[in-house]
Amino acid sequence: MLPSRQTKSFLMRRLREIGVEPDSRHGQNFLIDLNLVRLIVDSAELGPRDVVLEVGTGTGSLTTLMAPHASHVVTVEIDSNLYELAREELINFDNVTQLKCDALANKNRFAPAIMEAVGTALASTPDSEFKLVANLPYNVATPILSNLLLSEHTPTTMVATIQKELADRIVAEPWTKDYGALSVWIQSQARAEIVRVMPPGVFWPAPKVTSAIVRIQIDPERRAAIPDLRFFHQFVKSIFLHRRKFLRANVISALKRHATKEQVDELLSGMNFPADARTEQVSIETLLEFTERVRAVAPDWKL
Ligand SMILES: C[S@@+](CC[C@H](N)C(=O)[O-])C[C@H]1O[C@@H](n2cnc3c(N)ncnc32)[C@H](O)[C@@H]1O
Repeated sequence: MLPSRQTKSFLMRRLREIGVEPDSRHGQNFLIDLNLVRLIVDSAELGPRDVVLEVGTGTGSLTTLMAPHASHVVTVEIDSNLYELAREELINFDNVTQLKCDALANKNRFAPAIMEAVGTALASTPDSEFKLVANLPYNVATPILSNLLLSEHTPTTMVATIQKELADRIVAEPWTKDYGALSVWIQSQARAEIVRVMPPGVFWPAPKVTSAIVRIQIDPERRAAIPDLRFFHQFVKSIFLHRRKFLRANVISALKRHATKEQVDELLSGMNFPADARTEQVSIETLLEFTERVRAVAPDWKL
């Protein structure tokens, strides 16, 4: 049965009862189209081996739909009032761990308590798989999706509701206006697709932007083919800071103090890049190979 707790009237009444107004700073836009809550769960194809991380418990509507299908759900909420509200809803699930904290310790790192709870759940589930399934707060969606691919527990699948603009960047191809560091970082190790585009009206309160459900499925072979994930992540981010600029200028600026202009020119000509190559046109495959050549010349490079 779909939960009545996620209808607009229920949410408005319940939040009013506890004296809470949705807080836009924390991206508190609740999904009120119950078929879409169900679509998020279905897209994650949850099973009894799955340990799920949900960032943004909200009222617990997505959590209650996921818990019966998964081995364990770790759900995190920054807002104390919502944490308490969800606690009442989740009290009967013994496979849900509720955490009250900011999901991010800083913009590069998850809160340690989260990885600890996920690690404990993974260790107690035979043949476990780790998945992120969430209606993400939009202001932290990028660091959450990016950082999870560098954290101590890596998900096999991430299904998330995010801003459509961000979803477009995740699935973008070279030479398009949305192609950038995030497209490269995610697609270099996963298959990414937009499952559904959603108008503002399916949320309460309605956000100013269009949203989308994305599904990102890690490809273990692609991921294993990247010898140093952190180096690749950092290097791609730095050369895509000005993606329309000439690749040469971006690489010189990224590698300053670690490689001379002559070394950069040698690296670029070794890859047969034309002199006027721009960063936005370089394919992921080529970037992977180029990064390895850079790493050989400047192994200690850090920004
Ligand atoms: C878009 S709402 C989703 C709520 C609920 N899962 C749903 O589907 O309706 C995002 C939730 O994330 C919470 N949140 C915002 N920033 C957070 C952060 N840094 N860490 C943990 N939770 C956060 C908000 O308070 C809010 O409840």
